[in-house]
Amino acid sequence: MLASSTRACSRLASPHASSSAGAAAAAAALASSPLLGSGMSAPERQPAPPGAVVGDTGSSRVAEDPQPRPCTSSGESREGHQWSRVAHQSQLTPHWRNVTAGLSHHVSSANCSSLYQKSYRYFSSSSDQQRIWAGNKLIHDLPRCVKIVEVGPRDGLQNEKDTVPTPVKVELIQRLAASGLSVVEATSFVSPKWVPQLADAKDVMEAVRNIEGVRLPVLTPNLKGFEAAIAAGAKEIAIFASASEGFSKSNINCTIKESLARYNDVALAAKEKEIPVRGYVSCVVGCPVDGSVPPSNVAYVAKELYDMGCYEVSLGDTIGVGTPGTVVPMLEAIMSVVPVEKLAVHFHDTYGQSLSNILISLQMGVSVVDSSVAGLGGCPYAKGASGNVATEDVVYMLNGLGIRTGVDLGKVMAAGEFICKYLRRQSGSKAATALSKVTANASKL
Ligand SMILES: CC(C)(COP(=O)([O-])OP(=O)([O-])OC[C@H]1O[C@@H](n2cnc3c(N)ncnc32)[C@H](O)[C@@H]1OP(=O)([O-])[O-])[C@@H](O)C(=O)NCCC(=O)NCCSC(=O)C[C@@](C)(O)CC(=O)[O-]
Repeated sequence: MLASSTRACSRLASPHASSSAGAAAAAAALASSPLLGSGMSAPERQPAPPGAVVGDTGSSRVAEDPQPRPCTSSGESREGHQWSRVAHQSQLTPHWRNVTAGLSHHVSSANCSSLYQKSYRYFSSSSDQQRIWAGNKLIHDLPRCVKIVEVGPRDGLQNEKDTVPTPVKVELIQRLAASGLSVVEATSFVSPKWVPQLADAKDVMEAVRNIEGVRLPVLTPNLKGFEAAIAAGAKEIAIFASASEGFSKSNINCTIKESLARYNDVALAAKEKEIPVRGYVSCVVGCPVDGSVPPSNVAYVAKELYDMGCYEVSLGDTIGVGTPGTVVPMLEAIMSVVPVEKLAVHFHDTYGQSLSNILISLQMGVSVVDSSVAGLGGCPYAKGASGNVATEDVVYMLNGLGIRTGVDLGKVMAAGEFICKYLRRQSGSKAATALSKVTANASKL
């Protein structure tokens, strides 16, 4: 199977080869997009189609997200990030000039070593931050807090040429959990013939299952994987479908329809055991086999996963081809069938677009972001896919925006250094690389 799927990958079409349907859907969505269209007038929010689940209380859910998010503990709500308010923001473009001017002022006047040692924010005091929040509506309307789902130990290490030893994986997970990350995807209970790098899933899970204060979901492609995961002590699982047929076949060896039937069985088994299920949709913008993917295809799969009971659906730009120009229409299509508070974004940084894609997703109301320490990652069945956006870069950006994550950037950087040292490679995080130089230089002063 490995050989045949690898062969499938070697026949990859250009990810930019667009299907006409996809291009037309994207163009139509783009034209009507309040963030990317003409932007001249506040757009009308499209009414939800019949049967849409916006506002649905989710009575058929396997489980609601049990995650106590950083915001909810402080009593802040995300009501302020509904689409209607975001739409209004499209009229506020001039604020960006103030935002960037303000930030560059703080960068240049900052004392680098104290920034590194304190909070890693380019704000010299909390009153600066208050001023930026108060003075810039575009920033003020972003979520006050974001949940980061760390996927390095799974999405990162699944793509390593050499298998990382179990104790190294375990220590990585422990370090990430100690950094304040509330969710660390630990491993996958998939076929070891397909992903030999994670063949030690049982040992990893048994070693980390009792770490407190962190949720450790694992990928399960079928009932066999689900049962093995539960036996090893997993308390949360993730199922992963694709928005494109080509990738579904190369990644999990079945059609989208077959995968959804399989995942329905897994979701039902999880419901019986009250195990929360996260859903993934891969190839939400482009597919390494089929080319561009119409937003309507993504919306269909996302809604199927949501209706199965996934408490959250993560939207994966598996090969990192998305830009805000394609991400906005994709999110708009999904947000018309799945509530935005149930969505997460999962960007690979192949084309260096992840942070801009994350920022625009936050502007549209998303407040859950997947990332990978040191930018590890890629998918073994998506040729050319590079690592996920680096957790350090995401935390750095969110810190700069005054958005809480509960994550200690220094500790994530230390976890990144740990795994990069083992892998004998440079970190894929620009923030971690730059901040390391700042401390190195500061120590010479
Ligand atoms: C789905 C299957 C299992 C189908 O695999 P298959 O070969 O089509 O299915 P099968 O059911 O005929 O099984 C073949 C063999 O695998 C075994 N098997 C079957 N299931 C399991 C299991 N759960 N655990 C352990 N072993 C398993 C099964 O017992 C059998 O063993 P044999 O009889 O030959 O000795 C396979 O294709 C597979 O494991 N695929 C996983 C691919 C994968 O993990 N890809 C990477 C993750 S997805 C991703 O990275 C994207 C994401 C999520 O990050 C988001 C994004 O970036 O977009």
